[in-house]
Amino acid sequence: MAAPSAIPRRGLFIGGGWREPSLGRRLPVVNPATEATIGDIPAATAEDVELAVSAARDAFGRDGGRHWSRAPGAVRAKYLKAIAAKIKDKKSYLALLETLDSGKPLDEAAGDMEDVAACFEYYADLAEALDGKQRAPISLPMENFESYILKEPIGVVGLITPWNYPLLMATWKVAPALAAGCTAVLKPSELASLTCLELGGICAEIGLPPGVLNIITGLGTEAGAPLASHPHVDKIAFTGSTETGKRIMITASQMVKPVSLELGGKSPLIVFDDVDIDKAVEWAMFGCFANAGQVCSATSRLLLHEKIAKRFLDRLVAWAKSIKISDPLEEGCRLGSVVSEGQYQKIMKFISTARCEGATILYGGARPQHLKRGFFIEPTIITNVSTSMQIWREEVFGPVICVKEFRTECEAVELANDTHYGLAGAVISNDLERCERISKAIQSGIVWINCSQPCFVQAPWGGNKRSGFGRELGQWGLDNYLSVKQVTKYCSDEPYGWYRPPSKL
Ligand SMILES: NC(=O)c1ccc[n+]([C@@H]2O[C@H](COP(=O)([O-])OP(=O)(O)OC[C@H]3O[C@@H](n4cnc5c(N)ncnc54)[C@H](O)[C@@H]3O)[C@@H](O)[C@H]2O)c1
Ligand SMILES: C[N+](C)(C)CC=O
Repeated sequence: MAAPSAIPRRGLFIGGGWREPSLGRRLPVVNPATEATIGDIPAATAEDVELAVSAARDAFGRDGGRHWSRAPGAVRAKYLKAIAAKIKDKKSYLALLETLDSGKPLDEAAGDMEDVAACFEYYADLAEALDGKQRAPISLPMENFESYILKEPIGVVGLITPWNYPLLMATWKVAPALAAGCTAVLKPSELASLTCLELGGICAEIGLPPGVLNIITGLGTEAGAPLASHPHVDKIAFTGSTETGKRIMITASQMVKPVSLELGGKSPLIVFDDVDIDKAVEWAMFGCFANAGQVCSATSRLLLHEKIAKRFLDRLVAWAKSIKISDPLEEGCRLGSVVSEGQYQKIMKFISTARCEGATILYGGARPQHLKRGFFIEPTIITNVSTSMQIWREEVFGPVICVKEFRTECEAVELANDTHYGLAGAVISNDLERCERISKAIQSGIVWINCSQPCFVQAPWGGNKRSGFGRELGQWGLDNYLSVKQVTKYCSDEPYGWYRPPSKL
């Protein structure tokens, strides 16, 4: 597909319209596959955050909430469905923008856009179903009381998102937040904001009430931090690195503001000796090389049963050699560039530290020779790894897998859990009872059996330990944006009778 001649020049999307950033500053957009500057995005600062939060507050309370926050779920569902339909109409264009902005293969970006549309549709259905779940009765042990539950939108929510799946990660928050009746300020990553700004255009096209969704682009410190600390933001939903997550949590704690945190990972993939090796190799590749390994749940620690380790690694290298690494717009590309020069340098540093610490770079570890420009890194397989090495312990967020062997199931589980993170884990074996045992033993929010990475909007997503807390997607994703209120009624005609009535004398 040909690149568009110009990237749309957008402002900040606030109160249903476009605004130039208060300080008039913009940030360059660099295509990481060519290193060319292809456009720019607005750089919001605290002044713009103020405007966006105020627009969201107005929209939340407008006309007593009749048109949004207290409207029937079916009303909000109609808007969410309209957004989904527009995403589908513009799928090719949005996928192209995502690829130009992030370096991911066009096929992957197209798949992401399908997931975006599906996510809006899914939460449209949950918005419709929400009304039927109101006033759910609570059974009480005293018959003179009745109690029921109201589920109410939390209020104005700040949504701060990363660059690896720019529009998809934003949608995981925007769709349920709007379905719940919240109004929102979205702050996407400064490294890839183009498609999130296009979402603003779509909201305007479908006539979403002004201020229901506001989109401000800019740096984390200049736009994200004032959003997280804003006293009129009722909740922060954050996806990003563990370091930034810690900062957000500290800021939010000052106002006892609820947060949900989807953070990093260093997930294990355990492969036993009873498997079809080529099938397992393909999942290992998908688990760590899809999206150039820039996946929070990447299974970047590969644990191989010692009996198959050599054969498995031979096949893994053979498969890795056959991956098409190219400009991500080229047909059949399966490994594009990483997102930025900064990310490229960071990944290369991980590889050189691994080498210095005594690990073996079995395959890859360099820029592909046929690509002279762009932030491309070969799929990289690292062996002779010890559990104290940086490459074993820290999230690389690049196409780099490190490998260790194990002898027993117990040893495999111990190695799998040898991490501060707890986002995901995977096991491949033909022994399904063993897989069930291991899925219970792995300390993480997600476990895959005989695969790695498939992700469905219906199923909960989120981590344990330093991978964060709270769950997105499914009903759990909606609950993130709902506050549960108990309403309890005294329903006896008799006085309560705890105090003696005063004397009538
Ligand atoms: N658990 C998940 O579901 C999930 C999904 C995708 C990505 N991630 C994680 O995201 C990370 C990669 O994304 P990234 O590099 O964009 O992360 P990041 O933490 O650098 O940035 C994430 C977002 O936070 C903003 N930000 C930065 N500093 C801030 C501050 N002080 N206050 C408020 N906002 C601030 C950034 O501008 C960006 O929008 C990886 O660690 C990855 O594992 C997790
Ligand atoms: C689940 N996924 C892969 C879409 C997002 C994690 O980075």
